[in-house]
Parts: sequence; C-alpha cells; structure tokens
Amino acid sequence: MERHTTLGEFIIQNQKDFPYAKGELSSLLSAIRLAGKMVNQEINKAGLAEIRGKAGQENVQGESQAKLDVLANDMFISTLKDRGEICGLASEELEDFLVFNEEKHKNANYVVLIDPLDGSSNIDVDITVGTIFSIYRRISPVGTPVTLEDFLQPGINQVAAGYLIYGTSTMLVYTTGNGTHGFTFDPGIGSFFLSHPHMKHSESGRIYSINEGNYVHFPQGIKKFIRWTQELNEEENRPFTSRYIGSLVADFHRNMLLGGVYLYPTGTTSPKGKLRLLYECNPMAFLAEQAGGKASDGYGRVMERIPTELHERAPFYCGCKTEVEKIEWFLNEEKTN
Ligand SMILES: O=P(O)(O)OC[C@H]1O[C@](O)(COP(=O)(O)O)[C@@H](O)[C@@H]1O
Ligand SMILES: [Mg+2]
Ligand SMILES: [Mg+2]
Repeated sequence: MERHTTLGEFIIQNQKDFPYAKGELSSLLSAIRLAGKMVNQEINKAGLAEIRGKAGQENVQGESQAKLDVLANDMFISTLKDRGEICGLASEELEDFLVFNEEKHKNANYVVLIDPLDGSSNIDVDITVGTIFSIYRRISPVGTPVTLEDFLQPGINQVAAGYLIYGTSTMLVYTTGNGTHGFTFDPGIGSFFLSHPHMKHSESGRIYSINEGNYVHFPQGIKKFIRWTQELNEEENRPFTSRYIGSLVADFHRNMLLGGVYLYPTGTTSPKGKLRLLYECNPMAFLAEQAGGKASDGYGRVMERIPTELHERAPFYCGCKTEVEKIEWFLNEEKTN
C-alpha cells in the first residue's frame, strides 16, 4: 500500500469538521499518538526489560496491577499533562480523577479517560494488548478545577475515542464522529500512516468472542445465543466460529475487520459485568457505531447509559448489528418469560 497520509496530516485535514476548532483536539490527539509510541516501544522489548510481571500492588478494581499497567499509566499521564489541552484525566488504574490546573491548563476544554493497558492478563505471554482512550468537552466552567460531573457524561457526549493495538503491527484507530479510521505504525519512519480509512463492520458476521469458561454463570439469554451460534444453518452462516483473545481491543479489532460480535455479560460472579463503562465500553461503542456496528448493554445503546460512578461496570455486547440485535432479542425474551 502506498503510504500517503500520516496521522498528523489526517488530524489537521479533519480539523475543519469542527466549526469551533482551535486546534486543541488536534494537538491532544497528537499527544496521545506520542504516548502511544512510547508505550509501544516498552511493550516491544518487554521480554528483555524488567517490566514483566506484577507491580506488587492492587488497583481500584481490586486487580493486581502489572508493571506495564503502571508504566503505561504514568507515560500517558505525564505526556498529556505536559500539554495544555486537557484540564483533567481519569484512568482505570487510578481511584480518583486527576485535576490539572497549572497555568497552561487554565483554558483547557477537554478531559480524557484512559484504559492505559487493556488485556493485562496477556502481557507476560506476548499476546496482543492495547490502550483505550475517550475524550469529552468539559461541562464545568473553563478556568475552574474539573469536577466529577465532567467525567460522568454519557458516551453520546464523546468528541473523540480510540485505541492503540500493540500486535503483529501497531495501529491507532480513532473516531471524532466522522467515521472510524485506522493508522499503521511504520517503526522505520516512526510515523503512523492511514492504512484503514472508513473501517466498516459488516451487517452480520460469523465470529463470536466470549469467555465460555464462565458459561455456567451466564444469563439464560446468553446461553441461548451461544447455542444459536452453534446450530447448523448454512443460510445464516451458522455455526459461527469462536475466537477469544482475552484483550478487548484485540477481539474488537478482529471482529470489526472480519465480522463478529464480542460479549462480556453479567454473571453470577460479576453481577454488573466486568468491563468499565467509561474506560472500555463507551469508547469502543463510539468506534463501533461510527463503523456501522452496534454496542449494547443487552437492553439498549450502552452510550446512553448515565454513569454514576467513575469505575462502574456494565454488560457489553458489541459488533455486527444483526448479532447484537439477536443477543438483545434473547435477553428480552428471557426477561418477558
Ligand atoms: O479474563 P476475562 O474474564 O475473560 O476478561 C478478559 C477481558 O478483561 C479485560 O482484560 C479487561 O481489561 P484490562 O486488562 O484493562 O483490565 C479485557 O481486555 C478482556 O476482554
Ligand atoms: Mg481494559
Ligand atoms: Mg487496563
């Protein structure tokens, strides 16, 4: 593929989509690109450097943090704080949100929410992991310290969202509400190049991604959906094939490219689901919808949920429209019976 457009050029070219643009969002996206390159470099040499294994402490989710969770978190925070475009940041790895109110942050309009390292259980075994980001305009007055309300906005208020995927190649995929676009990193040149413009989910697919090890804990509706995918029906491309990497970013990316659906239901062990609404569900939902897919909590658009806590979890079903609607149908059928 001829390399034409770098991510930097694409960001500037698309600034015109925002009538009130002053370049803040563009330079914020550039800061995320830079932090992504730094984390990518660390991940690529993880096996050689002392950055494998556990950090020896737990995060607010009650999970024992990997050293790379902490390193990626620090790299994104220091890079974004250095710039003046954001006035606050919330991270999956931090209990509370950070308020940036140095002089350079005084007129900042944006807050960022990050999952600095997604797929942590795969780090030490060299399987694809990622970083997820979500950007909102603040709702509190500019010039005042950010508040919790600035972060507890419904996903439909996002101005941008995206992920970095650190896999066979490193990519940055993002949306600002004008389609979902993918950029591949060329380590020789040190730049991201537009490789996947206007990424699209197919209307229906034949891949399902779920941790079936939790089957006994799943709601009846999800058990029925899984059995439905495994029935013989050539007309409807069934049986589906099962693919589960255990990194949301990687499963989402594959399903967007090949046609599939990702599921993380509630369960008797996780009554609210596992994934974090603000750091994982909402940004991936924005990307999926901008690619013609669908993202649901089983009963409606996950992006219409009104968050009440920074670290709240939600059931998440995301991918090709036909399959997400089938999942909603089975769950609603269970509800009415
Ligand atoms: O091991 P499980 O329960 O299947 O969960 C895997 C899911 O949890 C996650 O690892 C959660 O994300 P983090 O790694 O950021 O905590 C997702 O990436 C993945 O889809
Ligand atoms: Mg995650
Ligand atoms: Mg994480």
